[in-house]
Amino acid sequence: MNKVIRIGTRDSELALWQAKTVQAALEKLGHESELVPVKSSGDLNLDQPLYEMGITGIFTKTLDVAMIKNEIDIAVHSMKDVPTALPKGIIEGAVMKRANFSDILVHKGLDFLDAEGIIATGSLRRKAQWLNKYPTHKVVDLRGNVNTRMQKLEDSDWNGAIFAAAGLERIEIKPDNFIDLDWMIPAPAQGAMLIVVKKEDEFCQKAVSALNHRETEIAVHIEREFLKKLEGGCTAPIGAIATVKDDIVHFKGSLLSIDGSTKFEVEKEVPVDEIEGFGEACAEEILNKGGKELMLEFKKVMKK
Ligand SMILES: NCc1[nH]cc(CCC(=O)O)c1CC(=O)O
Repeated sequence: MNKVIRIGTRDSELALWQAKTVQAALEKLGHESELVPVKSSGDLNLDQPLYEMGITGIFTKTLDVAMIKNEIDIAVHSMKDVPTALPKGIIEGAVMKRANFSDILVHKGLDFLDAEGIIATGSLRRKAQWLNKYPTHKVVDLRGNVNTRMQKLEDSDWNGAIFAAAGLERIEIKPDNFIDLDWMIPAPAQGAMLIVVKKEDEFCQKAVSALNHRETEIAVHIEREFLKKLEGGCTAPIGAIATVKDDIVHFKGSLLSIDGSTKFEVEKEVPVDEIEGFGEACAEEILNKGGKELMLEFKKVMKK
């Protein structure tokens, strides 16, 4: 039996690009699909509270709900926005080949780097890593989708703002001035897209499984295992990147205090056929170096 696969998407330019990319890939495989725009709204009425169904992600919950209400068959997410535990009844269908995973600084001239600067980002991870490297700088909060953030930077007196390269590349924004922050450790799964499907939907599982990119899947699973082991349900400045080359996985991970003054890092390699528990082992190394105390502090602050 064939059916038209309903692809749920949010209405930001980046989300639409990602959904259309999956649609094109499915079409190549001979599958018919349609895009179903899902508006994020306060109207998330369900029989059960969201938390009971394991729905937690602020970027993903709208599509999770649409999926559980059977308004859509699959959803496409930036994988770094997806909580490590998926909602009940929703499973990973495929991880698409990773794009550029770097963070970049969009700036208005770099003279400020060695002096005092104001950098904008809404990400704790970026803030902490930036302040660790440039302790004399100030970091201000910046939120909104990619287009909004670019506009706010332009209208401000900030020296620069940090973006995921993949986000800008996907919607073809080419800033006049930017540098690759090759020293910054990206968010776990940055640059990767995840297609989620319903646990009972074998048709869609089979359809999207052909889009899975094995190497990316291995890398992001290690990164997310590292994240999960460290954070235990609380957000902290955590970076992780795994790359696979010649059947060896190379991993770099970090945990920082929010003001950037404390940093724990781990760098490790493992053969691709020995990755069982590797992400967790990397996290344990961080915890043993002092990360445990730092995570306890985060948990205390969150409860206040
Ligand atoms: N949190 C927002 C978000 N989610 C995914 C991307 C870009 C694509 C990606 O990183 O995979 C972005 C923008 C950004 O971080 O600048």
